[in-house]
Amino acid sequence: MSNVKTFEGLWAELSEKAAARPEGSGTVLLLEAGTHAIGKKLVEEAAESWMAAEHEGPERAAEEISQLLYHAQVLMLANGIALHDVYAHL
Ligand SMILES: N=c1c2ncn([C@@H]3O[C@H](COP(=O)(O)OP(=O)(O)OP(=O)(O)O)[C@@H](O)[C@H]3O)c2ncn1[C@@H]1O[C@H](COP(=O)(O)O)[C@@H](O)[C@H]1O
Repeated sequence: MSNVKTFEGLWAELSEKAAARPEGSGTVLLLEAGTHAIGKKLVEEAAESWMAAEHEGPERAAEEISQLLYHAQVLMLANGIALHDVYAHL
């Protein structure tokens, strides 16, 4: 299961994309769209996570939650928030 992505692994990958800005990266496009656009996606994925958990079962909920976590990380990157800034509040 070495190719299973983790929260920290995704963070490292997205940090690299944010720095290198490769063409064809959806993350780069989202960062360029800015905090307002990222925030709307975050809220959308939160709602979809809730609906999936309530009506569609744990597998669909897990899929939506992965997208929620992805968008939370992009919002952090767009605003200069590091993992340790968040972990300090856990
Ligand atoms: N984990 C994710 C991830 N989760 C969600 N998303 C984005 O969030 C969207 C999900 O939104 P929706 O549920 O609304 O689905 P959709 O209707 O198809 O999307 P939209 O039409 O709203 O864009 C997906 O289409 C992706 O654009 C993600 N995009 C990228 N990643 C990972 O991030 C890394 C970097 O990706 P790139 O920046 O694209 O190279 C890679 O490891 C990817 O696997």
